[in-house]
Amino acid sequence: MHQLSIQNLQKTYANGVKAINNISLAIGTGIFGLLGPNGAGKSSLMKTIVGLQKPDSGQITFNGADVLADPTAVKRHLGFLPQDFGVYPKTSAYDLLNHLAILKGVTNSAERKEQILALLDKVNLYQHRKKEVHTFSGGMRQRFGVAQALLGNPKIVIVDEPTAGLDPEERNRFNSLLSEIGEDIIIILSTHLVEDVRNLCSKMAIMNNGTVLAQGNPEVLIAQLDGKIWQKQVTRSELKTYKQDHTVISSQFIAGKMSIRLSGDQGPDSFISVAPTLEDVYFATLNQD
Ligand SMILES: Nc1ncnc2c1ncn2[C@@H]1O[C@H](COP(=O)(O)OP(=O)(O)OP(=O)(O)O)[C@@H](O)[C@H]1O
Repeated sequence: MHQLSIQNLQKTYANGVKAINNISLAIGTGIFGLLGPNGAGKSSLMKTIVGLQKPDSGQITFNGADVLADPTAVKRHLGFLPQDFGVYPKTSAYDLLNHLAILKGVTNSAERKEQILALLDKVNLYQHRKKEVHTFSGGMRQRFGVAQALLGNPKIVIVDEPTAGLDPEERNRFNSLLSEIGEDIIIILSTHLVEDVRNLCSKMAIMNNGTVLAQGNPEVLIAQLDGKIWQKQVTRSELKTYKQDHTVISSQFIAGKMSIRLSGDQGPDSFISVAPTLEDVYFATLNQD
């Protein structure tokens, strides 16, 4: 069991933006979902964890070691899958992994070869190992991304919006790969997709404006809203009225009709009580902010 502990972390950029505002998180083995809208501060938090920038104050420890005092303590155990690599060279999957493995310090060539072939097999790209990476589909690229993140057997893997742009089948395949990996190591999944967090994470945090607004087990957070979510199909003008008098946490079209959800101990007349979802937790939490 690994443990990444973040305590009272603060970071204000030179322009005055407080991107990390007194954040404390305890992250164990498994997939930890970091959920928040654009600009919430997720990337700032990731960058600070991986040592790309220093916080103004606070503490980060990994398995007891002080990460801020000794950034290599976490760096050598870290894998990173960025949102987008940007450049895909005209190099085969195998050769590119080989190159990246050397950069990661896997210097023994026999060990490197064994590790790369095992990883290609794990991410289901073994049969494509001689193909150039720039010819890969979006899903194959993301799985390649996982393979490169796992080079050197990291204990923490950070993945940033990994399923953006994947079709449903590729997304499923990618998510099942993540959940398999998350059995042994820490995966921090930064995303604004509630569905991915619901499917994958046993612990999560909701961030906005540099602050953690809620954290815990998704099921427990959902259960806290039991009996507090109300739904009704409305017209556009009704929506306006309800927005004035109630906490409308979401509105969406279902079969062409607008359906809104409110949170509160009591629903207005004609609303029905519905089972809460993680989406309700997310929107209700952001609304309270
Ligand atoms: N280097 C920087 N200098 C100044 N402000 C920054 C810097 N990096 C980020 N910010 C600001 O800090 C806030 C948090 O940004 P951050 O990128 O951490 O959010 P995010 O949750 O990762 O969003 P996204 O999903 O869009 O990447 C934003 O207001 C952003 O404009």
